[in-house]
Amino acid sequence: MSTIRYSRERQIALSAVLKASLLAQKVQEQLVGSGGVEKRDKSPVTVGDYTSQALVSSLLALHFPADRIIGEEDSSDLRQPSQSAIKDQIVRLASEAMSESLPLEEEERAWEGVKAGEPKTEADWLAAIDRGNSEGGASGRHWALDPIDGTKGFLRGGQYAVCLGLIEEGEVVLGVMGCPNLPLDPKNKDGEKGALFVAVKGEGAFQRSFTSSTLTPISMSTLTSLSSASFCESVEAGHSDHSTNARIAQLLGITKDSVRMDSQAKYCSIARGDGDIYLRLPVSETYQEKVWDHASGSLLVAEAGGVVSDMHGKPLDFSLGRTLRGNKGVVAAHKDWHAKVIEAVQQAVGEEKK
Ligand SMILES: Nc1ncnc2c1ncn2[C@@H]1O[C@H](COP(=O)(O)OS(=O)(=O)O)[C@@H](OP(=O)(O)O)[C@H]1O
Ligand SMILES: [Mg+2]
Ligand SMILES: [Mg+2]
Ligand SMILES: [Mg+2]
Repeated sequence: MSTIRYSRERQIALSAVLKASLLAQKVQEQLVGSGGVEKRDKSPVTVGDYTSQALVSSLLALHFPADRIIGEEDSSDLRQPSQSAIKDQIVRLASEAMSESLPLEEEERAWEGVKAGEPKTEADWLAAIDRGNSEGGASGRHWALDPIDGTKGFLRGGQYAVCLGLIEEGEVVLGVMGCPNLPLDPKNKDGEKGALFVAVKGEGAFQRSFTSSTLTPISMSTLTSLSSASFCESVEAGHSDHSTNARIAQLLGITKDSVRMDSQAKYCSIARGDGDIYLRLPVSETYQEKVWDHASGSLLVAEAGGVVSDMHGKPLDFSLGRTLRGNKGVVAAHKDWHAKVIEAVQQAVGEEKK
């Protein structure tokens, strides 16, 4: 019998993402319609993002103390005197999440050690958030953590995802994502919501619900022609270029409307065949994509039969630090069609330069 590589990491990552997803679900009910807090880069952050990062980081520190974490958030803004109400909320929410049990015994057991030495004070929780300060790089093990990806979607009641990937020697080897608002069955949009996605390099891609450990294999759609494909793109026009996407669709003969969806749920959707192509073409010359926005999602798609590259067809390089500074944009599609999509991307971008 073959054993699954990274089985312990996979189990702990699933427990961590599940607890953070349930927390985020609860917080979203209270926050929808509010604006969150603006970070220095003008993007929003909420108590949900901070609390999720504190929880996941605490579990990783317990089980893999030697591993580093590249987390999106840090506590510097929270340490301002004006943020004391938010700090109190984070401590309350994190403590509540610790006292709530997960549906599955095995997953709950992973948290027992954290509970025993539970971070109690505000300082403990802020320190947990700040363990996400790794600079990443080509050597050793780094967990890429996006505690809530698609914060704008989270705030408008749309899609968002808790994303955790393990990068070993610069390569993503494990990816887990929790999408609390994604229907478990894409054909039944009003059915059960909440899907967990998991992939280990070389072992395939899987989906499960929040309440059962049964894993269902998923794979990308096998298209008979690109003209029947559908695109997934960001909701935010500031994060990916919608107009170039429209030209690429035209070049490929695609007539279906693109599906706009927040967060790495786009990777999850195409990995299970609910959409075919993910395009994220840069809007700004200087923006560098962040490793936590792509680590888990890109492995999931690769393991589901896809190829993920930048807009020039170059593989995403996770070994360069906290950003994908060696790449521009992201293009993901089934391995049989990816090269054709890149050709169209290059043509569309070339036309714009003329
Ligand atoms: N200018 C620019 N270009 C590209 N990407 C950017 C940019 N600014 C922000 N971000 C990152 O986008 C992440 C959200 O992903 P999406 O664009 O897929 O979702 S959404 O439509 O914005 O909801 C979002 O992740 P979260 O901050 O975790 O929500 C950001 O890391
Ligand atoms: Mg953010
Ligand atoms: Mg993100
Ligand atoms: Mg985020």
